[in-house]
Amino acid sequence: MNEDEVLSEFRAAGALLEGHFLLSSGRHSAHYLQCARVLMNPDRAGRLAVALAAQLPRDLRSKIDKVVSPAMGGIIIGHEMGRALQVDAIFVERPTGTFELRRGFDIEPGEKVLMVEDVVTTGLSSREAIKAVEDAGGKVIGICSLVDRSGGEVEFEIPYHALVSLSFPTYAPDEVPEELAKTPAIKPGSRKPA
Ligand SMILES: O=P(O)(O)OC[C@H]1O[C@H](OP(=O)(O)OP(=O)(O)O)[C@H](O)[C@@H]1O
Ligand SMILES: O=C(O)c1cc(=O)[nH]c(=O)[nH]1
Ligand SMILES: [Mg+2]
Repeated sequence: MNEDEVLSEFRAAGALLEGHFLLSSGRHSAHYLQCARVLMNPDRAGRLAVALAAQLPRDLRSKIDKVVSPAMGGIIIGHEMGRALQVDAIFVERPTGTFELRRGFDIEPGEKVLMVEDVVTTGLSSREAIKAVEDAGGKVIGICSLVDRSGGEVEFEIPYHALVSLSFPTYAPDEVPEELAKTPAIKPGSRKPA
């Protein structure tokens, strides 16, 4: 699947939104990729996961013991990546604000984890989820997401792969362009406001 084909799937699903959005990181944007709309179709979710798994280098794929994804956005794609890679897929969630393993999910000491996100903007959520995995004794050996919306700018110390890379501007709260600031910001994600 090439980037144009992936973008067509997003367009067909009505997942490319324009407006004024408050992102998970606290930054603002005039664009939002609502991955949940893309992933609501199980066939499409499965197809995208197979394509994402195919992008991972063979030596990385063969080492993965478990997929971990940050709730909410990471859950569906994480589950489909578990299916594509034939490993268990669990998730971390943050009912009190910090990612933790719940629901009887666990990680064996030294277990090798692939962190799976729906979208990466600043990488903040991935870093927080990696910390939760490491605190539980796991080792994150790879990160992947359907979309890298930093356009390749995001930096991780762990190898990172995305199915599609897009560059949409984001703004700090005190840098929001006047035109954008005229519309009240919508916050689609589940992170609690700081
Ligand atoms: O790279 P970042 O700057 O962290 O942004 C990307 C994160 O933002 C979204 O999650 P959000 O916290 O909005 O909650 P959700 O997963 O419930 O949608 C998305 O699912 C990623 O986890
Ligand atoms: O940074 C975010 O919070 C974010 C951006 C985006 O385009 N889509 C999304 O689900 N989250
Ligand atoms: Mg998320």
